[in-house]
Amino acid sequence: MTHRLSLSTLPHLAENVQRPAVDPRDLGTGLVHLGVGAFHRAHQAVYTEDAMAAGGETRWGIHAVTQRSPRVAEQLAPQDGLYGVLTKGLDDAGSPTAQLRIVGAVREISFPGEQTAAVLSRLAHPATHVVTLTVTEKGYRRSGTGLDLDDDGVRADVAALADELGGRAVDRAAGSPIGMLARGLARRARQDATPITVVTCDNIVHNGAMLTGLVQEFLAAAGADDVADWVHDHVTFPSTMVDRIVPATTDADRAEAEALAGLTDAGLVVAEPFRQWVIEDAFAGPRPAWERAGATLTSDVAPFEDAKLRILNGSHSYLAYRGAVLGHRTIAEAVTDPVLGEEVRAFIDEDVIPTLTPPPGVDLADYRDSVLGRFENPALGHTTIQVAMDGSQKLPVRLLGTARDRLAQAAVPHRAARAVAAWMVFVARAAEGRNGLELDDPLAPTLAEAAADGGRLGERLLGIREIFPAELAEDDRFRSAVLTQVTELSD
Ligand SMILES: NC(=O)c1ccc[n+]([C@@H]2O[C@H](COP(=O)([O-])OP(=O)(O)OC[C@H]3O[C@@H](n4cnc5c(N)ncnc54)[C@H](O)[C@@H]3O)[C@@H](O)[C@H]2O)c1
Ligand SMILES: O=P(O)(O)OC[C@@H](O)[C@@H](O)[C@H](O)[C@H](O)CO
Repeated sequence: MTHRLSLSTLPHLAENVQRPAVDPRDLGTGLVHLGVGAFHRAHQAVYTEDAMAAGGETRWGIHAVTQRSPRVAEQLAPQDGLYGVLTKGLDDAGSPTAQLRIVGAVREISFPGEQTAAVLSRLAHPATHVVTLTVTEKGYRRSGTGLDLDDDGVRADVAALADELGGRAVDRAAGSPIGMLARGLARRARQDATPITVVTCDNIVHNGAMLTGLVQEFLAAAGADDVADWVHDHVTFPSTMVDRIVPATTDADRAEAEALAGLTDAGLVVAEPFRQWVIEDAFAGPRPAWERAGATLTSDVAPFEDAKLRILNGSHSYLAYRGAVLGHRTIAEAVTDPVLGEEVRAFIDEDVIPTLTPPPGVDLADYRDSVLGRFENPALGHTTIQVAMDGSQKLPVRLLGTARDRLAQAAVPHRAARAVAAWMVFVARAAEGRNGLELDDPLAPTLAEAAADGGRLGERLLGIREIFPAELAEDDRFRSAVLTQVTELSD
């Protein structure tokens, strides 16, 4: 029988597998992460471990918090927080390569449904200096440009904080990431009150400013004016650009890693070799020396963020929607389809790059080539369906800013309109369950209702204001370009 990865079985790990860069037993907890999905384990946790190793520090062990389900806690807790990152790339001859490293930076793990009290204590603890988040676009529970105060989880958290501030001690399970964070900050304000930094690592435009706004809206709704003032003065929310392609782990990946390690690993994640992290240098207190692990600290993240969200994520979504409808299972298959490959390149060249300011030292044509080259990695198996999910949340971030900026330049964004139309055709096919496609989106009922009006698919979807702001949807140039493309792609 193969043993499971844990601190006690670590000595049995196969020789050619990289051990944790720091001894997990030596680590204190200094960082709380909300939303411990695949991406955090392959990105921020790796940077944090490498930063500790480079700087000889031990205080940045991670308290990782799952969100809606205890699944990741159940995977990691029996393994003492240890898990593998299986890096899949290609060598110079184009043959697949796979390298496995074990990460030991995650030292505690909680599921809010049962351990909200432990998370709130950690958020308030004086040794905690940084909070990071990856809760997906929809996890922020936004409605329009602000917090959705009608969301059940947010409402329950607002009530819980109001009760707590009124002296009615409550440890009710957190119902939303913003509620969890704001309740933790409120407790910190009343206890030790040392400053803290909150770093959102989700693919959202101006993510730091977005998160500050949501936290302040939450505190206003709970009548927590003193806490709001404290947060304003003691908490910073740097913006970040995060990049590493991390697909959902499959059973085949786990079997491959087990063969390499000689141990089973339920918490395994898979990633490409490339990784990048650009962080606004606006910390309220101590932080891991992430720059020693390759991160870039800068005063202005915006050019990096715009280039990444519009070139990489915009093309990813383009390939996902067009590719899924054309029967391509993976992004690698879609980008190497000669027609789609050309289309996505033209989208970047004609519509995206003209809207961007190159980040310092970056040539945008080189960046485009490196992104498209990364998509071609067949070993990753990143499915078009995974990238296609939650389109209602992703379109504004990845495609609509490009369209808006092209219109402001007096240009008709035909290529961006085609990408939006590709999403619309995908929605129609997925709503009908054609070709095995499914509509996985928080707005699925609204989208399916619009799609049921087959002859007016484009008009109906453009009418959804949570996705398309009026000034864009009612711009005749954009509208007509999208409707033309919907007709073309529906054939
Ligand atoms: N995977 C990547 O390649 C990648 C790369 C860059 C950035 N990101 C960012 O990280 C995010 C997470 O990616 P992942 O690969 O870890 O996904 P994942 O599905 O493995 O994990 C998602 C996490 O978000 C939580 N979550 C999802 N919906 C939620 C909701 N409605 N409310 C509260 N929590 C919710 C989940 O519980 C889980 O903890 C992405 O959405 C993106 O913003 C991912
Ligand atoms: O993770 P999602 O679902 O928000 O988006 C899917 C991908 O486009 C995305 O995760 C990219 O792989 C990532 O942004 C690369 O850094």
